[in-house]
Amino acid sequence: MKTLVLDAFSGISGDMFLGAMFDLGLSQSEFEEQLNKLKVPGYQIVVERTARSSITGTNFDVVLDGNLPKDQGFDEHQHHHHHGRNFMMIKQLILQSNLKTAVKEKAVKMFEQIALAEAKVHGKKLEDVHFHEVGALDSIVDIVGAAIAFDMLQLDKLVVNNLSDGVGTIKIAHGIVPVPVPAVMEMQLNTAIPIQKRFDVHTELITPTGMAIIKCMGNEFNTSITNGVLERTGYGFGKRETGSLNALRASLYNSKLSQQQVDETNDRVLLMETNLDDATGQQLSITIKRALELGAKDAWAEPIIMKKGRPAYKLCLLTVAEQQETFVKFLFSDTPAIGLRMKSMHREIMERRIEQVQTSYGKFGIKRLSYCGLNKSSVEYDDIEKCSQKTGKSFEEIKLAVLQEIENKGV
Ligand SMILES: O=C([S-])c1cc(C(=O)S)c[n+]([C@@H]2O[C@H](COP(=O)(O)O)[C@@H](O)[C@H]2O)c1
Ligand code: NI
Repeated sequence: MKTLVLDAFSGISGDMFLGAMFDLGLSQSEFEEQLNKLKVPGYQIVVERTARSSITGTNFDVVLDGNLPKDQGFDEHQHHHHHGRNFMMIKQLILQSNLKTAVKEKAVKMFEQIALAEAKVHGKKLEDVHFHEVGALDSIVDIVGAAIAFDMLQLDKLVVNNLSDGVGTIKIAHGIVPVPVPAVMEMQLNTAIPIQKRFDVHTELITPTGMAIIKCMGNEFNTSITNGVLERTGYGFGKRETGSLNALRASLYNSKLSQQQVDETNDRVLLMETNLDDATGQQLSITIKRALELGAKDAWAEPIIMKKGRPAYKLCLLTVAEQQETFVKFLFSDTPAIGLRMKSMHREIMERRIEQVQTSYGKFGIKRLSYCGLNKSSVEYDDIEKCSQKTGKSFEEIKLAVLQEIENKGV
């Protein structure tokens, strides 16, 4: 399970997001190969490693051919420009390209959010919002680029922490507008996206493109614990002078699912238990999921009757001694628990490894189990379920057929 965490203490723009993605290690050549599928000429992307406030990060920029000056995004007064592109035209351009379906969907969703916000702010119909020639090119690269980056990273979740904007007003093509700029405010409407004000910064930190990325892709906000191993971290720099470090920090966490591979037939585990009469079943299911993502060997809840005849749950998790502090902190922060018990235990386990096997029903994960000369196999239940949904065949029928097939093949 891969989680991207954005620390948006200095806001977010399209350039900052892509800068951070390249700083995380996204391949520029693979990115450009995807972006070229749009077949839009007239620009080059610049990815430059540099340092600010002694911190190394990446500057991302879209440079237009002929050194045309970049303008400010969108233009609702189309008569000032000759080659305006409206939302429908940009949507067509994306949908007709050879980009992956998942990339197209994400990019169109983000563009739509901006166009809807612009239409609302300027009192126009959606089809009358025009992205003028220069601004459109910049927005297309930033937005389609963001969708490509998400796809390349193969993320399961995007967490956004500390999303901040400045205060005061800024001058844009419309004239003087308040910060957060109107299109950003519009995108925040009817959402619970928390924007923190930075009274020390008197300029815009969140641009409409940055807000569209967060609104369309963000899954969680201000999460105190991120499960998994922190594998990479990077900084994407912003263009505005803010008086402090103007960067977006991106961190990539990977939590491998436990129990995938076990090479020993016995080990020592730590069993942690806590009795809870004030946690809902809904909450506990999330805690159990998080504990597994955090690397617990197992986690479950047992129904119990507590003092004063209260129906309650005993929450249990298995971990190792080295992880004791992590999981004690986890249980105290993720549940209402104010105390817990621990036991160190000996465990006997079958050696196991998962193999991917091609069968006439498709590809299945097969768990190979062995213990002192005893061998058995089982089929991954998630794969059987997927196949059952696809084919309409029963769970039991698929399970037996797949087991029979692998036995016949002798694999
Ligand atoms: O040009 C228009 S219509 C425009 C509208 C708004 C509103 O909030 S309304 C904001 N801006 C500013 O343009 C730049 C570029 O934004 P990107 O998202 O394209 O990077 C930024 O300063 C916006 O606040 C333009
Ligand atoms: Ni506008």
